[in-house]
Amino acid sequence: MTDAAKVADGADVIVVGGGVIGLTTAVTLAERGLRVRVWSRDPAGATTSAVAGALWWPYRIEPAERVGAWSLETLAVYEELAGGPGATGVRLVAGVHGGERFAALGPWAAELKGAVEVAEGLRVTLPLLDMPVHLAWLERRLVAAGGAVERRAVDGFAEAAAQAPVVVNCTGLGARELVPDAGVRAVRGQLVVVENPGITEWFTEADPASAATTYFFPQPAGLVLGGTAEADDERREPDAMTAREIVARCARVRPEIAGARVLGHRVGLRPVREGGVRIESEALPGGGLLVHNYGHGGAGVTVAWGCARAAAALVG
Ligand SMILES: Cc1cc2nc3c(=O)[nH]c(=O)nc-3n(C[C@H](O)[C@H](O)[C@H](O)COP(=O)(O)OP(=O)(O)OC[C@H]3O[C@@H](n4cnc5c(N)ncnc54)[C@H](O)[C@@H]3O)c2cc1C
Repeated sequence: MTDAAKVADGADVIVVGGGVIGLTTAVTLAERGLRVRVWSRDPAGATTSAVAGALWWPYRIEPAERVGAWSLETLAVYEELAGGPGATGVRLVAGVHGGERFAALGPWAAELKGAVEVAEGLRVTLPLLDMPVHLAWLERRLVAAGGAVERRAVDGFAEAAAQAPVVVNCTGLGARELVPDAGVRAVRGQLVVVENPGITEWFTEADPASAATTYFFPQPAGLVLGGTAEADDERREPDAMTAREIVARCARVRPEIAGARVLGHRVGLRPVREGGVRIESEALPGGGLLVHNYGHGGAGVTVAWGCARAAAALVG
């Protein structure tokens, strides 16, 4: 290979992981002028990120002292994307967080424009993302900035470090084995997609007595019903009984959901990390730099841009 060809094929950064965290981080770095390649074991549509509902809301994510700022930074980006042209998959949709009160939330909640307490809970307009569309849009934006996505599984970071001076680890649950990090655990979530019987607003409600949350999100491809949060359960197949319970819980809030035709089921494993999201850098044995950005639990979509910028700041 000639030196010129090496430069053409070369990368300043290899981002391992092509879910919402990896792609958002890659876009951020590429738009700063770096040559970025994403290595992802799975196509974007087969990641946990593609399973997400996906409403902007800090849920099952730590550390609290950083999540508020990351979330608000991301909110501003999504508000802009929702108003802009192109198929970004981001819309602003009104809804109610049942039983929620400002007093129970962090200081970040004071920044939510137009949020009001009503009898049922907190009423607010928030970004709702159609994830398969949004992930495809992120990939196109990366390519437009000169980056590339490759299907490639790794069993460590040395291979990537041999090809770029900086490696960014956005492998979600995969970080458990790759880093390795025993603090990363799977929290399973199951959803049901039904034909929308005419519901235009989203709704969520936590059940304090269990890990179950009742929610429904109107997406273009159907009404997404949820959900579950089952720690250390790594079954990737939908459970029929759980699906029936999800439909029944949602139908208690909106009876018309009971008869809606089921279009499909989704299961994903949230990458929850003890101590919260890890954004940190370390030197690799050969002199390269490894930047971590993983462990986003139940709110990777909610914090994606804030975390991408924090990780990019460590790249230099
Ligand atoms: C049911 C459910 C509902 C959710 N709802 C919401 C919501 O409403 N709002 C919200 O903000 N969040 C939500 N989440 C959480 C959100 O989906 C996650 O926090 C987010 O997807 C994590 O993104 P990620 O990019 O870190 O991980 P992933 O999407 O899992 O991506 C990891 C990437 O790393 C790659 N990878 C892993 N190991 C390797 C390897 N060895 N070699 C190469 N590549 C590798 C994978 O192929 C993949 O590309 C939900 C999650 C679930 C399961």
